[in-house]
Amino acid sequence: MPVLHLLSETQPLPKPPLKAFPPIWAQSRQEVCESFEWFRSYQGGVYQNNGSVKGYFLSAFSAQRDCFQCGGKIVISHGGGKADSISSAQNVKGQAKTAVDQRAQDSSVQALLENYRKNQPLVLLIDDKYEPFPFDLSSREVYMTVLGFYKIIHTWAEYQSSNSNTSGRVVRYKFAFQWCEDQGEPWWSKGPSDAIRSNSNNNQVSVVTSLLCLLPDVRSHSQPKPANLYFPCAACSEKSPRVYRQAWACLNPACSAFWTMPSGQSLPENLDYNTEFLTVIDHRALPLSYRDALLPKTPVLAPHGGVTTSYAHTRGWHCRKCGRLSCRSAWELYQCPNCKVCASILGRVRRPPCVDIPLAYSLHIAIQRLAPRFFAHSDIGMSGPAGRCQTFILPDGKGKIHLIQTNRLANLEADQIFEAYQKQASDGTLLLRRWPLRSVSLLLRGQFLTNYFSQNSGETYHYVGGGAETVPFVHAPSSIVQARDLIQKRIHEALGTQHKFNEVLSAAYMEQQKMAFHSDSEHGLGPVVAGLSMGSPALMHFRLLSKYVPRNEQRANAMTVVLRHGDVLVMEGAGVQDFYEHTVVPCNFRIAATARWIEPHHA
Ligand SMILES: O=C(O)CCC(=O)C(=O)O
Repeated sequence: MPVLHLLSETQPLPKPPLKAFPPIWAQSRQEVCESFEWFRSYQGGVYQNNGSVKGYFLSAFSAQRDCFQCGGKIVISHGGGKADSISSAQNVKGQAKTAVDQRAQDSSVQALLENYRKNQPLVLLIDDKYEPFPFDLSSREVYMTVLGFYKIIHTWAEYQSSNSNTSGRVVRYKFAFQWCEDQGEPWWSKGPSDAIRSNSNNNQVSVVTSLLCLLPDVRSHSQPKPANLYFPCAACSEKSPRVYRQAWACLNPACSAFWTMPSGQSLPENLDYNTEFLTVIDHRALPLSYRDALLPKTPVLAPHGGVTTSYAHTRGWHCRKCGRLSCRSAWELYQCPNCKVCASILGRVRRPPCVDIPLAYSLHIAIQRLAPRFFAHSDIGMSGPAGRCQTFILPDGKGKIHLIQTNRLANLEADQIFEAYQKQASDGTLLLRRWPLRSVSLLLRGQFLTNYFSQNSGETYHYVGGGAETVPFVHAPSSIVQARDLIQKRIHEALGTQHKFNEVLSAAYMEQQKMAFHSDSEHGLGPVVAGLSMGSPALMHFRLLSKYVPRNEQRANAMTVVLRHGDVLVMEGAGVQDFYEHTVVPCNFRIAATARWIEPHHA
């Protein structure tokens, strides 16, 4: 018996499984941030926009007295971080981090106070670690889900005990959120027949929309606002709510009487809520503009003008059948990873350059540059030079960067390859995908996909995708083989050297996508890496690896090269990868083919 008693005290009781899929849910934070406009914060729990909060995320690490009351129609949470538990959770290396007081000026607290002042709704989201939610989200592999629109009905500050603070306590701002009744009953309180059916293949009409249609709720539990909840403080004259059953106290942390009861004593250590304070106080209406604003909009599949690489097309997808949010991970279609519903994207072939280079782009070359050399082109029937090559020499013999540029006529080959890439990507011959990143912050749960689309051909290349997704050259689409051949030809024309590459990584970027700083560090990588650029111009920055930058020096870009349609950039020498890293930031829609030699059967 004593053992049973101990268990029930220390372990939360198992929760019942979710009756059905929620109307809006995801398996990673990235899926939420890319598909749900009310929450775009990859770190932290408060998503702000224009000084107020759009989305508020509830997870583990609740503070004292955080709660989920009245079936979830009242939620109390501490806003804006700085908690003991949050500090240690974010502290991946495990160093102790002291909890500090929250202040009204803290950005998140300030933004939440703004919502309160303006009576502006926000969206609450939870994950499977949010203890007070009554159902087990993980029973359906739901990591994050959207509760709905809420309004802040009370806000106050309180002391919370803290182990890591020398005074033993810290100031926390608390917020009481109330469900907006216009949404009907919360989805988690509905019976299974109302909810979304899982993995249904029977062509049933989606029930997601009907769950969220925002009709006035005749079953509202609203009560008139109690008149006797707020009282002024004799010292600061500010009104504070009677939050605790034990007594009223001033809850303004700027007042000398903060946390003091009318008797002059501090509030006791153990407090519980005044039941009147926890009731749903009155009807919280949703402004008209919010009434159908929760469900993410379906992206335009066949836009006027045929451009399907705009920023809007980099955003994710909300499956109306099962409620799952997902990233756009395939070039040619949206597909729900849960119920496999697909929608094809219909674009047109674009001609280069897709946009011109912005004037603001400047060239910073901090490295010795050799005079450009011109080269001829033998098989195109042109007289005069076909292009020029500039070579940049890295300090201390670490390597060379060659930029091979061709004139307009010689670029016809690049034009044709660019067109073939687009056709093969949209008909599914070339499977451009956003692959899971290999190393992801420990804080980000679930998969995290690269920012751009890619496909690897020839030898395996582990930087993206991993070996299993590589297509051997014999099965590779013609665009990729032609790109590799053109790179080899240009190097021969411009540098007079013969290179045979056995691997090509094709990368495709939509508006605002890029490849982050990295070095090509594949085991067995040959000393020459060369890339063909197609479509919009891009900036390629090189900088020293952090281990080679003295501690007190700022790490700046050592060199920036502008890559235009048809350019081939060659990185020559192992030192370019061993001492430097590079990033590529396109202006807009762009495709790049980067060719390497990699020892066959490398680990
Ligand atoms: O040119 C590009 O888009 C990036 C190529 C690159 O850095 C790579 O494949 O490692």
